[in-house]
Amino acid sequence: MTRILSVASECAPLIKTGGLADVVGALPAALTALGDEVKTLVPGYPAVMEKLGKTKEVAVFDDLFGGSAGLLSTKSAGLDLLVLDAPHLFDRVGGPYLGPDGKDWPDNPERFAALSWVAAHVAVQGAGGWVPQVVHGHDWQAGFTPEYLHGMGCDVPFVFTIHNVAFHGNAPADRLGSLRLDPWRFTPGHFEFWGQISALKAGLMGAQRITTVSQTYAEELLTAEFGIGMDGILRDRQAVLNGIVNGIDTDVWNPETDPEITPYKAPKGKQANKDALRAEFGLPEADGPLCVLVSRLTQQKGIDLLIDAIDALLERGGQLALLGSGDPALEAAVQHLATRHPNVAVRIGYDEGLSHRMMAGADAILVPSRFEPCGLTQLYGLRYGTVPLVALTGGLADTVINASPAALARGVATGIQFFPITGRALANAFGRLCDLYDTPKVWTAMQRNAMKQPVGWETSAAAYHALYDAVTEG
Ligand SMILES: Nc1ncnc2c1ncn2[C@@H]1O[C@H](COP(=O)(O)OP(=O)(O)O[C@H]2O[C@H](CO)[C@@H](O)[C@H](O)[C@H]2O)[C@@H](O)[C@H]1O
Repeated sequence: MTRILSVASECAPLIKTGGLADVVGALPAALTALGDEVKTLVPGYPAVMEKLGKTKEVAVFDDLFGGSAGLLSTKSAGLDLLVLDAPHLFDRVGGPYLGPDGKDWPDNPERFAALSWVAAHVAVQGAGGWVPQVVHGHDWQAGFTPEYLHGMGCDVPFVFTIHNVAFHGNAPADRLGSLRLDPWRFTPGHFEFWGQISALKAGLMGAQRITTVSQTYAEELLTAEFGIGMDGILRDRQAVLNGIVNGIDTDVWNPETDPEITPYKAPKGKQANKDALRAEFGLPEADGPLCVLVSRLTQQKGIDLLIDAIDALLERGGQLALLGSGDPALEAAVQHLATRHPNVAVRIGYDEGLSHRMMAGADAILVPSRFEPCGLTQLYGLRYGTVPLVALTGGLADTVINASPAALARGVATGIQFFPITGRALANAFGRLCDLYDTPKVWTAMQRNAMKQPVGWETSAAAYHALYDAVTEG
């Protein structure tokens, strides 16, 4: 049994902008089942504060990076939470990272430094008598934690998980004081990164163990193409880096009990959901596969490749329903696509319920990402018998069994992978998808295989459990 303090900027179902929240929200229950004790430290954004029931204040800070703050202990949605109630940092209209103008909050470095500082404080002082044996930080928002642990003279081990190396959490060098960092440690050996202060680098340099969310991404991170400036550091730290693939919450994502859908046990049960989905998106009947994509709309996600390749799907009678939000240019581009094609429908926004209905009603889920540390929507797809069509990268490479001739002959295929990650290769993959879809026996077998894949947290939670054991033993 290990006591773990998990530190993150998002945690489902309280606050979510992407996959980080799902992992931070679901892993604790899986670890609890193995005997561990997890408390999750999250910022008290308005969306979090309004969901809390009874709370107990377990610490107060007179001056936490420019204002007074409290630490609230509570239980919510099955999670044991420590909520950082710091109104001067988190009580704002807007998202966790962006203001209503769509721009980063200028004090983001300080906001999440405060979160990391409080994590270190809890490691030293405890919270309501509870003292963690390990601090587990997620992404750059928790990156300064080992710096503050060091400053407080605390040797509680720090485990750091990279969900996306593209976000560095950089700040200019003149913020050393406001970030309460030791200027003597502003060196390449600690958190200096090309003249800037980097929260991500601080986490990578200070962690006893580094994990990322798939084995393939752990290998990709060592290359210049995928490491995005951190590859050299990660090569140096390769001995403590490993990939543990994400699971999904198989209670929340369960086609037999999902309250958003007409429940089903077998692929044929999808038809009612498909009819409903077409009606919801205003799509006509069609002969080809109904494909969906649910995603943040960013360069990472290969939306432009999809736009380039979509004709190959539409020409075969296929359809696309897309749900997403993000980059305004990409939002406009997909909306434009929908106005040109009656078989393309788009919803701009964030809608959890709709994402469930899409997963249940679709034939295929598309994930054409340029890089994808793990990816969750292909896992939802597998669970719902919705065949994933994915780029061959990161966790998409590790979780989908491509319908190669060999895999089809052995009856083990669960999806389709394409490589290189180009519009042309995606267009070819749409051709393969339509061929398979037109062969109902093979298609149904793939759907059945998909639904049998172990996509829950069991195996990966055991890997984290073993890792916590290893760092606390010495
Ligand atoms: N408009 C919308 N409406 C409803 N739901 C939406 C939505 N847009 C996105 N989502 C949901 O947000 C989550 C996105 O998770 P992903 O893993 O696909 O990517 P993300 O890049 O955010 O996560 C990063 O962290 C995770 C977790 O480690 C890694 O899997 C991933 O590779 C990495 O890039 C999914 O649950 C998806 O359904």
